[in-house]
Amino acid sequence: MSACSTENKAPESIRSICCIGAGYVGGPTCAIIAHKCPEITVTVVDKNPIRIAQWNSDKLPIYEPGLQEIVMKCRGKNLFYSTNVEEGVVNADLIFISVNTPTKTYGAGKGRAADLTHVESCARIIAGCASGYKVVVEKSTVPVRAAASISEIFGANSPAASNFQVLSNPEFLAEGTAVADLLNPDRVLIGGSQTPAGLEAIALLTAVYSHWVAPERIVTMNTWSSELSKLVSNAFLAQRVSSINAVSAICEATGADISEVAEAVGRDSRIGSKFLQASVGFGGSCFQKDILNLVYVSECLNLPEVAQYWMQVIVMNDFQKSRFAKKIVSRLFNTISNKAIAVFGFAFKKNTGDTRESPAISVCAHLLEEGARLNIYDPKVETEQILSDLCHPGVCALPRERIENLVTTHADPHSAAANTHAIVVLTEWDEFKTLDYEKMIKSMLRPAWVFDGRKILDHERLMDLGFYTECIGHRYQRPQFYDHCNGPEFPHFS
Ligand SMILES: NC(=O)c1ccc[n+]([C@@H]2O[C@H](COP(=O)([O-])OP(=O)(O)OC[C@H]3O[C@@H](n4cnc5c(N)ncnc54)[C@H](O)[C@@H]3O)[C@@H](O)[C@H]2O)c1
Ligand SMILES: O=c1ccn([C@@H]2O[C@H](COP(=O)(O)OP(=O)(O)O[C@H]3O[C@H](CO)[C@@H](O)[C@H](O)[C@H]3O)[C@@H](O)[C@H]2O)c(=O)[nH]1
Repeated sequence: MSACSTENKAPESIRSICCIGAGYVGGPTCAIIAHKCPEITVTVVDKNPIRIAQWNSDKLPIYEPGLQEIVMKCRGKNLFYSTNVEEGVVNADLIFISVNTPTKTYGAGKGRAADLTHVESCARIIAGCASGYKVVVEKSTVPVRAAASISEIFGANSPAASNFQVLSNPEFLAEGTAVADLLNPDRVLIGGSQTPAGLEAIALLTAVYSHWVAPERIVTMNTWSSELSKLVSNAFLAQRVSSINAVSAICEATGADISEVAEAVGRDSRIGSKFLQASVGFGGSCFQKDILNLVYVSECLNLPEVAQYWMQVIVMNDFQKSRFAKKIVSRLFNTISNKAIAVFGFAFKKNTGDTRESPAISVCAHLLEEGARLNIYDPKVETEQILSDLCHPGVCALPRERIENLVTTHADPHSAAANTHAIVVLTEWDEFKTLDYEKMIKSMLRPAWVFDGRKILDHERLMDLGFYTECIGHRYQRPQFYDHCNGPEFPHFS
């Protein structure tokens, strides 16, 4: 395979990289490194043979705009995918640990702390087989001071440990824009020990990124600051979404419009306009888990007020999801038992097939528990994924058989909407903006409703077509029938 350094001292430059974890981060990140650094051999290893087979096939395991082309260009030249983790590690100058760090579901810190089982397992694998000089890089999102545990495992298990340098290099890519984010990052963060050996390792990793990232965008700092900055970045981003979502509830109750408020607020250059899009709630594999991680770190440091402060971002997100689901039930005469409802979008955001923590999961679970039949359409999410998410323990109170009975997935939105009482938009896919709603309403039951959880549709036009509509962060003027919907006297037919 590759010619890595066999000496105990740092090489002049990195010639061989191994990334443990061929997921949403490891896959795209290594494709870009291979693409931008043709002289470096990049091997992505994973213990999951199915994932590796997919990376070696024509249908990659994840969808990201632009990724397929880059992988096809580099694969077999300087980009390789393998299940042989040890071989990858032995042959590398630099090893990325890019494995999953989900929220713990057991034991101490259950429901809060990051589960570092996979990171520890990587550290033990490296300690068990690596020799010579190695730079080991935490790419996974970890709690502050995790690098100290990795170094301790090296020290206790490897005779070569004194030649291993541990760096923190958190990833900031967002799904759906991973390739663009990696090619043009706001910053690359590298944390390391501020010793001569630590600074030498930082310089080696900096040189890799310098192939395509401008020097002023590569920020170096101490290891703990780097680890903590990743958690704090996600906490700040999620906090903005929860803040605007909290205001969306006020808009719906008062007639203020959330887009107008967001524009007015975002025009202040101290605040900025990004991440102010009100929604049915944030999802994705990172925000909730990383805030919970921060909450747990704060609790462990005996800072309960700090923990509660950040926890409120998640409380607000849960409120937004359930508020939206309850509004659907309320508008459909407080009973949706056996009513068909079309669901547009199941991914946690557009341009990805990822459903981890998608708000669609909890909204759909709520509607299913109320007895609705759901016709679900998403351009990138497979049927098995939808069923597995909805049947996951703790998501929906119904038994699997009943869920499978109530859920139908559709290959096109028109068939999903036919004979339904309502369309519920849960992901902001662009294609939903240009569908033929005039044709769609003709196939629906009346009153035909649209519930827009992403505020992406033209509601004036929908109302002209005869739809009744609800939209996150806005209150529309309605026919008389609708005006009574908010009142306590509104009849319950259930
Ligand atoms: N998904 C994102 O957009 C994103 C962005 C920035 C940071 N992160 C962070 O990056 C890390 C990875 O996230 P992801 O979304 O790529 O996860 P993922 O679940 O998609 O991929 C992780 C991969 O690691 C593999 N793995 C686990 N233990 C292993 C081991 N011992 N040996 C070999 N392979 C092993 C798994 O099989 C899996 O394929 C997490 O810490 C996450 O918080 C994710
Ligand atoms: O104004 C906004 C922006 C986002 N969202 C929602 O927030 C969630 C997260 O979106 P986004 O941050 O774009 O996607 P992620 O892939 O989860 O990326 C976040 O999490 C990654 C994992 O840590 C980080 O690397 C990224 O920097 C960070 O943006 C999604 O459900 C979005 O729909 C909104 O509702 N309104």
